[in-house]
Amino acid sequence: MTELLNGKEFAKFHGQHLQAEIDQLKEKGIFPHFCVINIGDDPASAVYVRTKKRKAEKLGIQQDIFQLPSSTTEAEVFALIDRLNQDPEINGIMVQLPMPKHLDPEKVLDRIDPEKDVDGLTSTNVGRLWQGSHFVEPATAAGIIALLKHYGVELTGKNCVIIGRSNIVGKPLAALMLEENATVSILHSKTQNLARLTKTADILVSAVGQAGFVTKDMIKPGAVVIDVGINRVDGKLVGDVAFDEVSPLVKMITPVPGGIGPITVEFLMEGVIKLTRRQYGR
Ligand SMILES: Nc1nc(=O)c2c([nH]1)NC[C@@H]1CN(c3ccc(C(=O)N[C@@H](CCC(=O)O)C(=O)O)cc3)C=[N+]21
Repeated sequence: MTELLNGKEFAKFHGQHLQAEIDQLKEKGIFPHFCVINIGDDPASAVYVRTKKRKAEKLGIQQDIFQLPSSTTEAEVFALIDRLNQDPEINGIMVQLPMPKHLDPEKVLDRIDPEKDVDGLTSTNVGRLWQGSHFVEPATAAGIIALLKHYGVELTGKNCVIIGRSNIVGKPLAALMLEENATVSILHSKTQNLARLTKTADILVSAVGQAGFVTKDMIKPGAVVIDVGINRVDGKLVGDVAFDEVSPLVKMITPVPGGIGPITVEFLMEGVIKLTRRQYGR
């Protein structure tokens, strides 16, 4: 029988621990507070920002959302980030991606103080991640590792295959899986004969952004499949994996929705708490 890796449930479970931590901090007079900067009017970003807002409210984390017009200049974003970096009341900052094309995302992200970098995307924190000295990780990657552990999936010595080499999912997840002693391959749009490699995967992760990308001929029977894709097809939310044909072949699989999405938001909040504790030496 195929087991569903229920992200929504895991996020709820994990949220209880996080809630206890937050309550403890509050008893000590520490009120975690983070800021989301959203530049432009990407419709998907608007949805994610709202999701984060709801989650933060539920946990009692203070949150400010800065909605900036798509015409915002680099100097203006820098000025805002500088102000938040210097504000001792602010424990975490994130800039929603994608940002308008005239802005250089690496440069904007790098303006964030690494100590307040909730997404773990500043060059300092990316360096720390690959070095093994990290204290905050990109949320999706951290959440996937925690989900696998929660469901008792061993990573040591396993073949992990990740499709997608983005800075926010593929690359950081590879670093974390390597740290868990897995053998990791990163596949991408230029990879030749993808299926030959995906068929070796004990754990297959798809972060492509294309509905129906992962088909049954790409799967090793009994594999664990993690679907990071968020695609809208006829108004419906679907992942990258052709779920109906793939799920009968595998040991475990994440659904979309209710899989990695809710876990990402949960682990962003964990990032805020980790940074808050660190800033107060707790
Ligand atoms: N700086 C930055 N950090 C991010 O973490 C970040 C980002 N930019 N840009 C976009 C991606 C995407 N992302 C998601 C968050 C929640 C759901 C989520 O909750 N999804 C629900 C469904 C929500 C719905 O119905 O639309 C689910 O899968 O069940 C999905 C995707 C965070 N991202």
